[in-house]
Amino acid sequence: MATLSSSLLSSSPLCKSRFSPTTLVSGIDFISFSPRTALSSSTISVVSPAILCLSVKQNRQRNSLQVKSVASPTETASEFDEMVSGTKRKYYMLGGKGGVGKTSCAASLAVRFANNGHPTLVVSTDPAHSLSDSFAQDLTGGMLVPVEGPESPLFALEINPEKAREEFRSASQMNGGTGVKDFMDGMGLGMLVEQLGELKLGELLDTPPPGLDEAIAISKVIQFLESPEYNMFTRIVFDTAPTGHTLRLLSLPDFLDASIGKILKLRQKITSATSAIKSVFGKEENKPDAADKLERLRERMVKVRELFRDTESTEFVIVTIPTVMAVSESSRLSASLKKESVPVKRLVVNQILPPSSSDCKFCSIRRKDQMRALDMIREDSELSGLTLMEAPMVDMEIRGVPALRFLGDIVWK
Ligand SMILES: Nc1ncnc2c1ncn2[C@@H]1O[C@H](COP(=O)(O)OP(=O)(O)OP(=O)(O)O)[C@@H](O)[C@H]1O
Repeated sequence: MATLSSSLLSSSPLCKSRFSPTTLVSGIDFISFSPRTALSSSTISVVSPAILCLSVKQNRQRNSLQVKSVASPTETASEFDEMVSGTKRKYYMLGGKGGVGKTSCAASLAVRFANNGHPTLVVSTDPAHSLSDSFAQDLTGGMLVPVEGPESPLFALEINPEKAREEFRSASQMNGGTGVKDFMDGMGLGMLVEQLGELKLGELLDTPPPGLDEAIAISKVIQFLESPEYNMFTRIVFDTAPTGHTLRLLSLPDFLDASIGKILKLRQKITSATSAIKSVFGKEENKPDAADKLERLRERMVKVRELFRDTESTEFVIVTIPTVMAVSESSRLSASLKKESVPVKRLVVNQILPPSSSDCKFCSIRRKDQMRALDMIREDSELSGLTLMEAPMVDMEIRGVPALRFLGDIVWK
């Protein structure tokens, strides 16, 4: 049972503006509160009646607001207890189709961890960041930014893909680097440089395929995590890019690993050739730390690959919405993750409409469609084995820590 403090709810913009004396029916949650709280109505709505209805009943025994799940125990029992237990570092990667609520779910999970004793880091590796919007705070700049509000430290990080790619580029500049090429051409050794060109790394960096930015971003995070100031974090939540990017990302470390391996070998040849020539002509033409940088990058890529597949410390959580298209995509994502041995246990179904208590035709048609999509999940061979975590549709944008805390308490039970 999750508990919301009365001060939180009364300070939440979500609740402040939405409480009304309307009697509503839930089917999802009950909120109970003491008559002594700041809220005078005995029945409140936290969202519009047509969208989500939360019924409130007085609880004279407790002096707090409580959200109590009445959903099927097999769907939601103590999932969060398992996620929150232990002080060993755990990584949660949230991914799914674009626009289903990955960022809102990732941010709300991070807030929930931080409010349950875990110093937490939430990282966006989605090239189109929306963490700043979600927290209503400027998190741009590629550095750790403290998020104000939660009980334990919560930091956010939006990786700047352009900047990260630039660093990657400078680490691989010997690939077609004009200085080396001109020099080698002059010595009749241009063929080696052409071989480097065939690896198409430069091309990759100019028009990066989906997934490359994310691979670089995640390797950047791993680089950060190696530094002592990051030791404190026991939960790290990734807000990842949409499905297509994630799938490509999974195969990218292997591809880059192989490419970098080839580059390093070729560079070795170039270095021996140039040093032989240099000894004759006394010319200096080398980039002393480029090979080291590439080697370090390659090592980090291997770590990215390992991290994604580490069942002990990592979990990929698929976020979806109850529509046929989103469910189909989630099923494909789950199959691909399984094939790549990435651990997946939970599926968040976001934006579920409650039964409509009004005669809104639009609402009841949408709800019926959603129920069909939920049935589809239960019958899907890929998704039916995952634990469902249902999240209701609320009638406003989830922005800022109080709203994220509110959402987190509903979703992550
Ligand atoms: N349960 C919900 N109820 C109502 N609105 C929601 C809910 N979840 C998310 N939203 C809203 O949906 C929009 C998209 O959410 P969000 O940015 O979290 O999705 P996303 O999957 O990360 O999107 P993208 O793929 O574009 O990064 C936001 O305006 C958010 O406030």
